[in-house]
Amino acid sequence: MRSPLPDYLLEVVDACASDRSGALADYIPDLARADPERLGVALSTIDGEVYAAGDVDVEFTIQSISKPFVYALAIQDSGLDEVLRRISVEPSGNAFNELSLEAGTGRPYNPMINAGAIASHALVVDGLSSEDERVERVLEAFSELAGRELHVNEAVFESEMSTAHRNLGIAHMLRAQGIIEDDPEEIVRGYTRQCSIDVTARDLALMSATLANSGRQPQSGRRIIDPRVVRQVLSVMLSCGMYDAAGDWITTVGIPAKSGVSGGVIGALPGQLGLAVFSPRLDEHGNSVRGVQVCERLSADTGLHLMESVQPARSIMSAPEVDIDGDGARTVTVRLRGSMLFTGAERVLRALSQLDTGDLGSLVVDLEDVFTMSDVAVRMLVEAGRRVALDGVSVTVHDPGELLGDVSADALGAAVVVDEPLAAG
Ligand SMILES: NC(=O)CC[C@H](N)C(=O)O
Repeated sequence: MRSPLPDYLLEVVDACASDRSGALADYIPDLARADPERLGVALSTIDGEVYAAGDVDVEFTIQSISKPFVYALAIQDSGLDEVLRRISVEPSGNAFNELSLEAGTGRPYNPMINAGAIASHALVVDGLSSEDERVERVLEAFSELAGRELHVNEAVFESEMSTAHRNLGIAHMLRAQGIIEDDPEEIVRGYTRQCSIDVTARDLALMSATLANSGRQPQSGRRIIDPRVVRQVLSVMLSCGMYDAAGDWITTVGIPAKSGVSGGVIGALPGQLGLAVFSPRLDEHGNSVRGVQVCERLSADTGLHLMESVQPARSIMSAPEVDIDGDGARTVTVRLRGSMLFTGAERVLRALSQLDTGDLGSLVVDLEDVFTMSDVAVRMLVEAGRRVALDGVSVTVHDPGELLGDVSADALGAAVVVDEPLAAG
């Protein structure tokens, strides 16, 4: 069978292609030369399957879509506390290039508008790095995220620098405020190079799928961003990624996203997929007209919306299996599967607390088909095992994927050996 998904994406592209509203960005002279008819969409699942339709291999400069990724690098390199000290996380409701700082704290409102993005750029590597080191770090990280070597488009860089008065104004304001300590012009040059990196929609789908995959690049399997940092970045994308259209976006599309002035839009749905659309004409907020349309359509057709209820807890366990041996000793086996978070663990706890342990010889908990377990789920399961063992039942946890890690031994206060009865502690 040929997968129907590429056909579906083509249908979406065709349906949106007739909209010729909006206009090319022209404050960066080179962007006004883009072909306005381009339209492409790419999806990447978190295990690296890419589906694409339309102009997905055409290069364009990444522009503001660089912001969430550089924010991630800033946090990794300088630490979240330091970054939060300098950049807030509040939606501003302002345009992306607003010359404004948060009342009271004097910080840029968030890292998705230029003021916050310029401040993020200054925190890459560390506060003391040089212009070249910062750009090098950004290029290397972006190349790893996209899975191919990327380059700065020097023509677009020069073109933007020739009219970068607003961003220079913002950087001088940040310097006066003590948010950045480096030379404002150097920072704006580095930031503008960061925005001038050439990418395709296919690259961006993989970059956003890395965010959806807790920071692991889906195809190389390499961890590029720490999961905690990804959570921070996606949260800010959700509330601030589409500038002053954020509220509309959250309700209609419901996917953490970022747009750029060259016509790209990315979205990352945690645990599911990354997507990217490219089409250069922009609406009044500076978001790609067809990019927004394609995302609205995808979200409506596919239920890809953060607030869509997924109920992972319901499939966590099958009915307990009971075996009685020749001596009449009862063994209950509980097989768990899928992704186990707090509510999944609650289901297991509930089932175990309803077990009649009176004549129960042993309990086997099989984790073979569980692929992720949150920290709290591990603690809950270990505590349940400990309590059942205290009732005089021999408890065995089959954990071939070592999901319990070391936490179990600490929490139990007794050695836990995989596939051995849990000692009553
Ligand atoms: N919205 C955007 O994509 C803006 C990025 C652009 N480089 C700027 O700083 O103005």
